[in-house]
Amino acid sequence: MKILSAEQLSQADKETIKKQEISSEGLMERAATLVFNEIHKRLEGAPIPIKIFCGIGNNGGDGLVIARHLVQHGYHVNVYIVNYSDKRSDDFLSNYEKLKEVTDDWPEMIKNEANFPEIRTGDFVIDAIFGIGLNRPIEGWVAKLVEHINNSQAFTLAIDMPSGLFSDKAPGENASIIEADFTLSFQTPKLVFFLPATMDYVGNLQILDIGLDKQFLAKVDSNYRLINKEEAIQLYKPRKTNTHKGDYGHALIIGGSYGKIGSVLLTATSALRTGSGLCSLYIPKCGYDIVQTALPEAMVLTDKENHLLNAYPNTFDADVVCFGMGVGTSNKAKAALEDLLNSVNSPVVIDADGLNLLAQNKSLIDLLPENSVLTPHPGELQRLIGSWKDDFEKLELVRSFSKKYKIIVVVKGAHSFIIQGDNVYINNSGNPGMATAGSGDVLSGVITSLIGQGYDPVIASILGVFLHGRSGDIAAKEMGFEGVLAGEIASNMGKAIKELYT
Ligand SMILES: NC(=O)C1=CN([C@@H]2O[C@H](COP(=O)(O)OP(=O)(O)OC[C@H]3O[C@@H](n4cnc5c(N)ncnc54)[C@H](O)[C@@H]3O)[C@@H](O)[C@H]2O)[C@H](O)CC1
Ligand SMILES: [K+]
Repeated sequence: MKILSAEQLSQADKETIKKQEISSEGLMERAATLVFNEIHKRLEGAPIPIKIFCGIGNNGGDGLVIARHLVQHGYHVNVYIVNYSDKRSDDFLSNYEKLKEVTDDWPEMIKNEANFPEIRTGDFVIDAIFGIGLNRPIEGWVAKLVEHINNSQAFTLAIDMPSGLFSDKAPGENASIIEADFTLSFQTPKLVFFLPATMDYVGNLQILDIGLDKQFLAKVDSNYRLINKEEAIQLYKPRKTNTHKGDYGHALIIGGSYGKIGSVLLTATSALRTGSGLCSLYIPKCGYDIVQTALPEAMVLTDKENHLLNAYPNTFDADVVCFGMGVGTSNKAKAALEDLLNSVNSPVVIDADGLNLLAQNKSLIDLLPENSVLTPHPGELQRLIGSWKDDFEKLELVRSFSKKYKIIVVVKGAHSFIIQGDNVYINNSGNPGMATAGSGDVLSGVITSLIGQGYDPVIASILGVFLHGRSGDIAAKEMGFEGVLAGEIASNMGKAIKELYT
């Protein structure tokens, strides 16, 4: 699904009004009615006190439409106009009049702190103060109102966006932002919903298709895409019936050191579970028995060193190589990575200590074959590209890093970002149970396996991250978030793949 900017959404709005011969007020009625339907479906007429805070722009207009429908369905509604300026939008004004027609309880004006209503824990708050039109941080008494709502602990539903968030830029330090429990957003998700510093304000997210012009949405250009099952299934290549293991690639996993053989084992298990035809490991001698016993399906080559890797078996003919998990950052490990990068011509996957070695020896980055995949978590990323002031600067830094070295960067997080040049793919599968030791090793195995099976590295990264998340979701369903082990993310991979097409 494309992620659009506020400007693109306003454009879509205008195109729709023109093409569908609908008024802007009609579009607001359509959008806000969908919100009402969602609320009504869940509350089923319950006599909960509903407090709707409406700004004076079109987000506030949405709030007034929702209020009218709720009143007409017998809900207990109080409407508050957050009167932050005199410039009321036309659609706000007409819906203000329409609301007055259905109730004698006129909206209350909030013009300063003295007008704040009491909000109780059991209240249902609707935030319709600002939407995509926010163009500067919320200040003064309106900021205090946001704090008042946040302090109330009442369930809060944000319309289109939690007020205080900009759709396409960072909110800045100490910004006042509604901490929503649920956000119902119109037509497309907004980029800030997925960034680490702002995602928590959104709560649960649901996108409502408000019927904006399909043609416009299809042709509008966006560098940002959200990856759900609908996108992932299109990337998947089903297996043929008439086939053999040679069709699915030979993956070579290089890593491990004394005490960290488990990491490479997880990566290899995950590669095999993702469908690699063959999988070999190159590890220090101390891991030989462990791997052969735990994973008889894999082949094992050992370094001449006992506890650390010191070389790369450059006569080895693999379809894809993955390097780094558990390898450490010793000079010996550096020599092994250097050896590898001087020998390979096709894309490699580098993770964990492999990334730390690249960060410590920046000249090695130049040796990465085009379209290689790096899978850093935020700490590893910072070591590679330096620090950033906010998530948007981070995205810019990763983009230029990716362009400079012609590589793909998978920035791991609650929503992992797959970045290739200007294109950013945002993963929408997975759960907090996946924040566990070895989870990253499993991800490297999935991506490596898919590259070995002939997927283009960027596709392998997008699909791999999605499948990794789904597999984690399947594991968490059975084990609970706390109980998930990384090995279970690997072992459920077959189910995650099957689920794509069933
Ligand atoms: N395009 C769609 O998909 C539809 C959107 N709808 C809703 O409309 C809002 C956007 O409405 P808009 O009037 O453009 O902006 P806001 O209501 O978010 O803001 C109003 C107004 O406030 C001024 N302003 C901005 N920042 C501040 C500030 N910090 N302090 C004071 N005043 C500020 C500025 O002039 C804004 O224009 C969208 O989110 C949807 O909820 C439609 O209903 C359906 C179609
Ligand atoms: K809002």
